[in-house]
Order: sequence, then C-alpha cells, then structure tokens
Amino acid sequence: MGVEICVEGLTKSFGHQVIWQDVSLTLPAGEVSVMLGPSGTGKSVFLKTLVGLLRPDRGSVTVAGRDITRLREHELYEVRKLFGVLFQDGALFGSMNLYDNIAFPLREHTRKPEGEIRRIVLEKMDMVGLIGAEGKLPGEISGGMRKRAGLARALVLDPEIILFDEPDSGLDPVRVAYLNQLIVDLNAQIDATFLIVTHDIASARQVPDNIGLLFRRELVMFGPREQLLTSEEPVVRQFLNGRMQGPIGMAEEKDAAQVEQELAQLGEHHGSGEHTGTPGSQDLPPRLLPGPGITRPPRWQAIARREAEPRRREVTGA
Ligand SMILES: Nc1ncnc2c1ncn2[C@@H]1O[C@H](COP(=O)(O)OP(=O)(O)OP(=O)(O)O)[C@@H](O)[C@H]1O
Repeated sequence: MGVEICVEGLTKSFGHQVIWQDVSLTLPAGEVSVMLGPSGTGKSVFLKTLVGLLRPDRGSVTVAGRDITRLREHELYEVRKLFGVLFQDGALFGSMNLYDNIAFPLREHTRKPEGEIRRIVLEKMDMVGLIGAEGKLPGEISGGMRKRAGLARALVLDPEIILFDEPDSGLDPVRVAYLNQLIVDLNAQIDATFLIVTHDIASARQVPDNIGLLFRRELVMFGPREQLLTSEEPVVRQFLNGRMQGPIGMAEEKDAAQVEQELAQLGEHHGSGEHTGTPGSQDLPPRLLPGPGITRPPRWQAIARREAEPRRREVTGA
C-alpha cells in the first residue's frame, strides 16, 4: 500500500549556491504527487535527495519510519530497495536488450532463479505494454518505448515509492497522454506512492492527487490538486497558466513593481483566455481515472468524493 514520505525543513546547497531551503511536505502513502517549478529550481536535486543520492545540509526525509539523511551507506542500500526510479531517458544499458535491462535489478539485488526472474520480467513488461519487445535494443525503439522499459525496470523489485524524473520529456502529446494513463493505471494496480517531476502543465492538471511548486529557492505551495489549481497565489497561477506576466521571469525573478504592473494589466484584459475569476471558479479538469478493467483500491472512493466536491460548490455557489 505504498509508504508515506515526510520531508521536514530540508535545505540543500552546492557551495554558496542555495538550491532550496526549509522544504517541508508529506507525500501521502499510495497517492500521486507532482512537483513543478521553473527550470533550474532544483526538482531533480529534490528527487535525488529523497532517495539518498544527495545529502541535504539540514532537515529530514522520513521513509517508513527512518530518516534517510542520517543513514550510513549500507543502511541506505536497504531503504533504497523501497524506491523505483524512472530517470529522464529511461537510463537503460545500450548494449543489453530490453529483457536483460529489466531483469538487471533482480539479478543484482536478489537470488531469484531465472524462471522466477522470467515470470516477473514478463509480468512487468505486460503491465507497461511491451510484450513482444524483449529482444529489442534500446537504440532500436522509440523514446516512448524506452520510458516504458525504464518504468518496467523500476517496477521489478515491487517498490513502495516510484520517483519519475520528467517522464514526459521528449514525447509527443499523444505519447504523453498514453503515458499519463499508464501512470494512473499503475498507481491503482500497485498502490505505491508516486512523485512525478514534470514541466507538463496538462499532465499536472489531470494526473496527481497533490501538486507542489518550487520557486525562488522555496516550496511555494504543496497540497491537493484542487487547491493548487484554484489558487490565487500569483506564482502558482502564472506557472499553471503558462504565461509571461507574473513573478517568474525568463532567467530570474522580476522586481515587485514590474510584477504588479503586469498583473494589473492582465486584470484589464478579461476574456483573453486566462482564468481570472474568484477562487474556485477556475477551470478544474477532471482527474484522469484508471482504465476499464482496473480494480481501484479503496482510496479511490475518497478521490471520487473529493472530485465531486468543487463541482458541488460550483453548482450551489457556495
Ligand atoms: N551535483 C551538483 N553539483 C553542483 N550543482 C548542482 C549539482 N546538481 C545540480 N546542481 C545545480 O542545482 C541547480 C538545480 O538543478 P536541477 O537539475 O535539480 O534543476 P531542475 O529544476 O530539475 O531543472 P530542469 O527543470 O531544467 O530539469 C542547477 O543550478 C544545477 O546546476
């Protein structure tokens, strides 16, 4: 049923460069969370810190009751088995076929016999829709298939937590839609805790239970999808609407006077396609549901209730 990750007061710098500071959030067990943020705000550094590949300056990351920032290397090795990580390009070995790539963690970390390994590898390849491609080399398949293969490999040790580093990068919109459906289906099937770093706002709007936003070396907000998508916080709105006007600049943050002027101008241009109404009135797309035939774990009843809530508010005008 996945495990909760509790992050408290986390700060990371490289030399004098503070990447982010005092980040606190809880990734609820079994839920899907998305981390957004402009380029270079340290989203990948955050993922690496969660899995213990980077050590923070301060703060804690509690996974299954253990603060991984304080573990020694051999203890970390054990805790890391709870994680599956999908790196941006799938991080496959170019000289190995997909079967051997996906079998790799099982051969490295377990003493399972080859027959058992075969059963697991084929089961995971089936889950991500790759049956029949066992003998292909990573160089012979599309970027979307490489991501699926990376995902199958992340699944073989039955992780409690899966971290996705920009799973949609380099994919066309149709492939992104398929991948999003696969992520939602997998989450319902294996019920692990998912954290996805992405730039794709459309995915962030539909896929997760929770959304976080990193900006100016801080976690601006982290909370239920509905809360972020209807937030009036200027940074959150600028990012989720993908517009130039607002606190986020091309290279750095803008000065306060400029932001105020831009937002005032934007306020004069209602009807430009931007959602500028009162909190809760913004377009809230429905959450992507698991496909037909996929049994949903009990927590989906709570999701369905939450999904119904804002619409009920809209209808009643509350
Ligand atoms: N090992 C490292 N040593 C020094 N600096 C690093 C290291 N890893 C990352 N950084 C710096 O940390 C900052 C954040 O990098 P990171 O890749 O986490 O950003 P990001 O938000 O994931 O960006 P993008 O969205 O463009 O992928 C960058 O300035 C980067 O140069």
